[in-house]
Amino acid sequence: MSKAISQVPFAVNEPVNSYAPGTPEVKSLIAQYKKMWAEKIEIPMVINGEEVKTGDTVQLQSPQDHAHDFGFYHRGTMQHVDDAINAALAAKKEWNELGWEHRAAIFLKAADLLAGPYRDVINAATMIGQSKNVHQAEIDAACEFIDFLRFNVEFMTEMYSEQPVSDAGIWNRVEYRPLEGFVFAVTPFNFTAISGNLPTCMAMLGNVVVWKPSDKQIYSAKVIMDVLTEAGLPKGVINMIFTDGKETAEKVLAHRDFAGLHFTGSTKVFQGMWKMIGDNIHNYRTYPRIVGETGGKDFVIAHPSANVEAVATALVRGSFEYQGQKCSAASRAYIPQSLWADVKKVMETQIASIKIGSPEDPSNFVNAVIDKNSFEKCKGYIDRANASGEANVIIGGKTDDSKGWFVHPTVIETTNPQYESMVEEIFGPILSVYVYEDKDWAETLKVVDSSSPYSLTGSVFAQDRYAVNEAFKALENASGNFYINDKPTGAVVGQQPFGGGRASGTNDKAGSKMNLLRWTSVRSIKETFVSPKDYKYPYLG
Ligand SMILES: NC(=O)c1ccc[n+]([C@@H]2O[C@H](COP(=O)([O-])OP(=O)(O)OC[C@H]3O[C@@H](n4cnc5c(N)ncnc54)[C@H](O)[C@@H]3O)[C@@H](O)[C@H]2O)c1
Ligand SMILES: N[C@@H](CCC=O)C(=O)O
Repeated sequence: MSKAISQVPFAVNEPVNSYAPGTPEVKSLIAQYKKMWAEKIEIPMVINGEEVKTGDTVQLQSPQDHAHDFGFYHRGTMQHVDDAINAALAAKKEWNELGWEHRAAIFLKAADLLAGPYRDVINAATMIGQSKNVHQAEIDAACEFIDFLRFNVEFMTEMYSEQPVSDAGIWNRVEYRPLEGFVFAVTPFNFTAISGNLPTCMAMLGNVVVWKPSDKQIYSAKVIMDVLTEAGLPKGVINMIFTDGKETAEKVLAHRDFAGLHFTGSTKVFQGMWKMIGDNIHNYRTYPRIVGETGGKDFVIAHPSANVEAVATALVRGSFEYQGQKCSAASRAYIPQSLWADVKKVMETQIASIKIGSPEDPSNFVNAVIDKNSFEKCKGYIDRANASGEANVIIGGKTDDSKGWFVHPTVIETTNPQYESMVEEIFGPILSVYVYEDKDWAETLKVVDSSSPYSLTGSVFAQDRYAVNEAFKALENASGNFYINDKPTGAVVGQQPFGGGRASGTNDKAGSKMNLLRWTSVRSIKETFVSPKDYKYPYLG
C-alpha cells in the first residue's frame, strides 16, 4: 500500500491530429490501414490473461467491402462465460489490494501507448471494422479513449480525496470500495472509446470485469485488450468474451456475485437486461448497480433569428458524420418557414460536395453503415418515405450495397411531426425535417419535448437570447446534453459529461466522477481517540 499521498499527472484532452493531405500522420495511418487490410487477423477471447481459441470461428467482414474478410474471431460458449466469471472472481482479492497508484499507472500507461505506438493501429482497426473515416477514427478510438483513461484517473483521485469533516476527538473517513462480486460490461459497435471505457473505468476502481463487446467491433476490441496487456493489466481483471449477447446476459445476470452492469447500446436490449436483473433480485449477494446509456432521437430546433449557415452546417455534420451512427446524431430538425428555403439550399450545396466510399481514401466524408441489417433498415425508411403521402425524400435517398453497405446522406421532409422517421431511432444517415410556421415557435418546443421517448442530445439555434432561454426552459428534460448554437454531437471527455435520461439511459455521465461513483460502495469509518468510559450523560452526574 501507498506510503505517500501522490498527485496524478494533470489530465488534458489529447490533441486531435489533422490528417491533412500529405501530412506524415495521414501517410502513416493509411499505410497501416493497407497493411492490416491485407492481413487475415485471428482474434481469440482473453480469459484469465490467456488467449482462448475455440475453433468455432466467425469471419470478420468490412462494412465498406462485404466480400473482403479481414480475419476471424473465436466464438465462445456458456462455458467460457463461466470461465470468465471465475477468472474475474479469482483475480479480485489481489487486484483490490493493489494500491490505487499501481492501478492508475496501468491505465495511464495504456493512454500513452494509445497516444504513441498504438495510435495508427487502433485507428486503422476502427476504420476497417467499423467503417470510420480518419477524422472520426481519430476523435473516437485514439483521442476520446485516451481522454477517458487519463481523466478517469484524475476523477478517481478527486473522488478518493472527498472526505467527511471530523469533530474534535474523532477522525471520520470514507473509503471507496469496489463492488462486492464482479461487474459486467456490454458495449456497442459504434464507439471504440466507449468499448474501452466501460470495462476500464470499473477496473480502475478495483473491480473485476467480464466484458462482452459487440461482434461488430471485435477488431478494435482486440487492440484494446492488447494495449491493456502491454500496459501491465494483471490476468483476470478484464476478461473479454465473444459470446451470444442474450444467452450471456441470462447467465451473468443470474449469478449470485453479479454486482453491476455497465451497458451502452440500444434501449430495447438494456430494458431486457434490467428486467432480467429484476427477476433475479433475490439471488444476489448485493443490489447490483445498473448503468445504461442507450438510444437517442436527437433534435435540432432553429428559431427564426437563427443563422442559416450555422443551422445547415450543424445539420450536415450532426446528421451525417459517421453515417449518423452516433447516439447523439441529429436526426430530427424543426426549421421555421421563414428560414427553410435558405437552410435547404445550403444543405443541398454542402451535401452535393460530400464524397462517399471507403475510409481508405481520407477524402470520403461518408463511409458505409455497419452491416446488412442497418442498410436494410435505412432503405426501409427511405422507401416508405418515398411512398408516403406525408413525407418526401428531398435530398439523397440513394443506396448501394453492390460492394459495401453505402447509404447516401438523406433528408426527408414531412408535414407530420409524428411521422415515423421524426420519432424513431434509425441509426443511419437519415435526417427528418419538419417545417413549422414562425408563429408556432412555442408550440413547436412542446412537440420537440413530447414526440420522442428519448432524451439524449439536442440543439437550439437562435440569435435572440430570449428565444434561447425559452428553449432552455421548455426542453429542460428533453436532453441530457443540450447545445446552444452548436451541433448535438461530439461531446469531449472532461468538457461535456455525456449521457441522457428518459428512454436514453440512466444519465450517469460517461467520463465523469458521477459515473465512477456508481462502481464503488462507500464505507464510512469513525475512529474515536479517547473512548467514553461511562454511559451517563454529563447532566446525570
Ligand atoms: N447513449 C449513449 O451513450 C450511446 C452511445 C453509443 C451507442 N448508443 C446506442 O447503441 C445502439 C447502437 O449500438 P449497437 O447496435 O451495438 O447496440 P445493441 O443494443 O444492438 O448492442 C449492444 C451490445 O449488447 C449486446 N446485445 C445484443 N442483444 C443482446 C441481448 N438480447 N441481451 C444482452 N446483450 C445483447 C450486443 O452484442 C452488444 O454487445 C444505438 O441505439 C445507440 O443509440 C448509445
Ligand atoms: N459521445 C459521442 C456520442 C457517443 C454515442 O454514440 C458524442 O457526443 O457524439
